Order: sequence, then structure tokens, then C-alpha cells
Amino acid sequence: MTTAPQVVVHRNPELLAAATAARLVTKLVDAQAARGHASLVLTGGRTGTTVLQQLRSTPARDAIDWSHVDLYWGDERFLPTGHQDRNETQAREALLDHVPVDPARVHVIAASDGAYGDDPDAVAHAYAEILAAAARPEDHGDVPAFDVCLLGVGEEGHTASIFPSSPAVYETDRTVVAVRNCPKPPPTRVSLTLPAIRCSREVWLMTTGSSKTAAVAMALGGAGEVQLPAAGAIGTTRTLWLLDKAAAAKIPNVFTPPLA
Ligand SMILES: O=C1O[C@H](COP(=O)(O)O)[C@@H](O)[C@H](O)[C@H]1O
Repeated sequence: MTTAPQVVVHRNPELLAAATAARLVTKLVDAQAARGHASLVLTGGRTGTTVLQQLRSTPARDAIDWSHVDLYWGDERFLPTGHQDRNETQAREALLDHVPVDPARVHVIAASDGAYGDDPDAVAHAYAEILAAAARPEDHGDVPAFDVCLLGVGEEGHTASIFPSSPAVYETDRTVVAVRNCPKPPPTRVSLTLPAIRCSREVWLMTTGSSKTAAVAMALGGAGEVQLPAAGAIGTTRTLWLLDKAAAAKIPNVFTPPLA
């Protein structure tokens, strides 16, 4: 099943982060009520990290049973353990170091000085095996049906570390790939592919600011995923674009809802 994108436009980035954090609490609590556990894919980037900071500061975060949340990353910058630019480091500082997660359920993408050494292909392969091992029979594939996959959107339309016209955007078989020569630093990354992202129940694309206006307008205006990888990030039950006014400034009228 594919889902038409839904759009929510918030007045400013701060409101977007607070409302998205609240939305996440509800979603994870509901998933745990239904299945006893929840799964969440984290993103790097400014907006994603601010949402995690907001989640940390909302008292409602304690409604989530953090010991039964499986955490994954949509992409990782291929850098040494603890490097400030690793998405893992930023997520830990923003949220994970402050809530009682089960370390066994925090599924990081290995660092460049980790168990697989300085070999991003080996790291990608290992992460694909982690995903495959976590997939349940009812997921019908090699990737868990994540409850929510959080994603950012780059100026040129990248999402996770899938950049326009790069080899990663053409990937149809593998669920995780090494990405080299990225236009945005660092040049080497590891990323879920679009087929893996599309196993998520809900995909939430979050972005703010006028530097994202064109990419958002193109993605929602019907651009293809090779040109605009974010356009190919689709959930099985819901695809939600969470925008501020500036990022939403040129989206097609059909998506223009009242401000939230
Ligand atoms: O490098 C990355 O950038 C994107 C977008 O980040 P933003 O700061 O423009 O919101 C992010 O989605 C990705 O995870 C990250 O590795």
C-alpha cells in the first residue's frame, strides 16, 4: 500500500519541534499499548535533534516505557565513536542519555573505529543483518515494520544519507548501503535505502527554514526520487511532512492546511 503525503505546517521551528515531540509520545505509547513494544528510527540533522531535545524536556516522555522501545538510525556519518558529528552522539546527548532505554535495544550503526574498522561497506552489511534479525515474521521481509521513521530533508532533497542521483537512490535490493563522496560533510556515511525506509508504518519528514523551501515544494510537487530522494520516503500507513511556514512557503495549494 502507498500513502499520499499529509502535511502539517507549524508557525515556527520551535512549535514544530514541541508538537512533533508530543506526537511521538502519543504514537509510541499507542504502539506499546497495541503490541507491548515500539520501534523508532532516529534521524540526524538540526530539526531531528531539536525534536529529541523537546522530547527530553516534556514530562509526558515518562508515559513511554523506554525499556521497550527499539531505536535505530536512518543514517550515520562514518566517523569515530563519540565524534560530535555522529548522529548517534547527538541523539544520545539530546535524549538517549536522559531516558531509561535498554542498551540492547539501541541499535547503532557502527563507528569508523568500531568492530568493523574503517570499512563502511562492512558496517552497512552488519547493520542490514541487525535489521533482518529484528524483523518479525509478520513484517514479511528483512526490515522491521518500524512504528515511526523520523527523517530530515536536505537543501538539495536528500533524506537519510540518500543524495540526489547518487548510487544509493538507485538501490533496490540492499536495505543498508555505504555512501561515499557525499556533497554534505562528512563524505562517507552509512544509510538505510528507500526500500528499507518504505517498510516503516509511518514516515515523518521534518524540516524547517527557507533553505528547504525549494526541495519541499519539488518533493510535494511530484518530483521523482532520483532527483529528490525525500519524495521516495513513504510509509505503509502514513507519510507525514512536518514543516514550518518557511519550509512550506511554496508547496502546492492542495497541501495548504491551516497553520497548526
Ligand atoms: O546530514 C544529515 O542531514 C540531514 C538533514 O539535516 P538538517 O540539519 O538539514 O535537518 C539529516 O536528515 C541526516 O540524518 C543527516 O545525516
